[in-house]
Formats: sequence, structure tokens, C-alpha cells
Amino acid sequence: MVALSDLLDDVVADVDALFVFSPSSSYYEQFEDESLDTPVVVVAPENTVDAAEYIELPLEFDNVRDRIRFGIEGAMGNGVVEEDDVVACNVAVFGGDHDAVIRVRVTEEMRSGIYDLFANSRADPSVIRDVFEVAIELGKKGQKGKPVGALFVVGDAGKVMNKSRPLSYNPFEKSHVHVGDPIVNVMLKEFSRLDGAFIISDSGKIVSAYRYLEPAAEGVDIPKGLGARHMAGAAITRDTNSTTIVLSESDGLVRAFKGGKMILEIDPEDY
Ligand SMILES: Nc1ncnc2c1ncn2[C@@H]1O[C@H](COP(=O)(O)OP(=O)(O)OP(=O)(O)O)[C@@H](O)[C@H]1O
Ligand SMILES: [Mn+2]
Repeated sequence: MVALSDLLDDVVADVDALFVFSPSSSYYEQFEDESLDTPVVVVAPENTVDAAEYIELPLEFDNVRDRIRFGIEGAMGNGVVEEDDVVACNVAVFGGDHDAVIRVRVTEEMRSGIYDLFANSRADPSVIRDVFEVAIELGKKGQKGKPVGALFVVGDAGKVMNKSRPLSYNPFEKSHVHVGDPIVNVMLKEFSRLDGAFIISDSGKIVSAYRYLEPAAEGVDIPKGLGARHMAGAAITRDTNSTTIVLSESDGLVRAFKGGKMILEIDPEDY
């Protein structure tokens, strides 16, 4: 006969670290006890509890898997955990109080680049997320069932505009629309059939569609086999402080670039 608490014992047995997501001060206090010999990592929008090991969560991922993956990836980047560590994650799945402990093995695949994409971009994290979600959705569904490609340049829009030229009239010229508005997502998907790039400001305003990017491509090092869209998308992030999110029409993958380098490559179907 097992006691119910045995189930929990198994979940937390021999873990290398405990991740506590967005704890209140009073909740966190119980982990500060020196007798707990497991390192505690706090993952939260702000380090209000003054945790020694802290990972910033720039947005509340509603999906718990995403939230956990993000925290672990951040901790891998800081060297707090490494491949094959086993961690316990204390989260609130249904909002409010912490209601679950989830056991996770850290794998190298968790280092997807998502953490870097959100935490170290100049644009607002929620803007990055909204654009990323449009790209993922477009990648999953295509445009009227056909695969489409798209190139989104996010952040540092003034400079990006200076390093590009219009291919056609700008449908967003006089509008004040932002990514994340449902109607805008429909527009972005519709316009993705057209050539060129979308330019989006730090705060999410859609500045232009149809831009032909003309960055200097020297010093840009991206995987061989990627074409002009990806080269331009990578190079503009070296020339400016932007981040780009690129959906490939030919292989269906979503990639992100920053500082002239690819920081993320994912299959929308896995996301
Ligand atoms: N400098 C650029 N600025 C903006 N858009 C570009 C630029 N170069 C190419 N594109 C866009 O990318 C499209 C596809 O070009 P290309 O096939 O060379 O890129 P790719 O990297 O192979 O992308 P995909 O994997 O989607 O085919 C072009 O039709 C054009 O709309
Ligand atoms: Mn191509």
C-alpha cells in the first residue's frame, strides 16, 4: 500500500535543482531554509524575493511546458544546470497557488534559442512572442493550404527602414496597427504572399510591409543552403539592433537571427 505522499517523493527524489516559478515572498521563505541541500532557482518576471539563482521570465507563458522549458533554458545558459541534470519544477498550472511539481530531465534539445530570443532582444518580449506566433501559425497552416515564406524584422525600425527600400506601396503607411491584434494577424498572413519583409517597431507597430532589405552581408555566417531571404534576414540583424524571425517556404522551418547569427531553428509542427 502506498501513501499518497510517496508519489511526490518519487517526483522529487535525487533532483539536482528545484525550480520555483513566480513565488510570493511568503511562499519562497520556506525554501530559504539552509537545511534544504538542493539549489533553488527562481523563475519569475521580477526577482522580488531576492533569490540568489534567478531567471527572468519576460512573459507569462500560459503553456506550462513552454514556461518550464524557458526557465530551464535560461538556467542552462547561466550554467546553473546542465544536460542530464534532473530538476523538479514547482508551478501554478491553474493560476494562483502553486499546485504542481513536475520532474524534468534537462536535455541539450532544450537549448532551442528561445530564451535568447526573448530575453536579449531590444523589442518588447510580448512583441517578439506575437510575431513568433504568427510565424509558427503560418508555418503550420500555410496560406490557403500552400506553404509560404515570411520575413519579419522586429525592433530598431528606423534604422531598418534606412537599410531597406520599398518594393511596392506600403499597405501600413497611415495605419497604426500593432502585432497581436487579431485583425492584424490576418493581415500579416494575407500579405505574407507578397515579396519582401515586414518591419515592426520595438513596441509592435507595423511600420511597413514589402521592404527589400539591403544590409551589408559581410561577416554574416549562417548555415549553408539558406537563400536570399535568410541571408538578408540575418545580415540586417548585424547592421541594426533588430531581431528577425523567418519562415522558410522551402523547408517550413522558423528561424530567428540576432547579431548576424542564427539563434533559433524550430519546426512549427513540433511547437
Ligand atoms: N533582401 C531581401 N529583402 C527582403 N526580402 C527578400 C530579400 N531577398 C529575398 N527576399 C524574399 O525572399 C523570397 C525567397 O527568396 P529565396 O528563395 O532566395 O530565399 P530563401 O532564403 O531560400 O527562402 P525560402 O526558404 O523561403 O525559399 C523572395 O521571393 C523575396 O520575397
Ligand atoms: Mn528559396
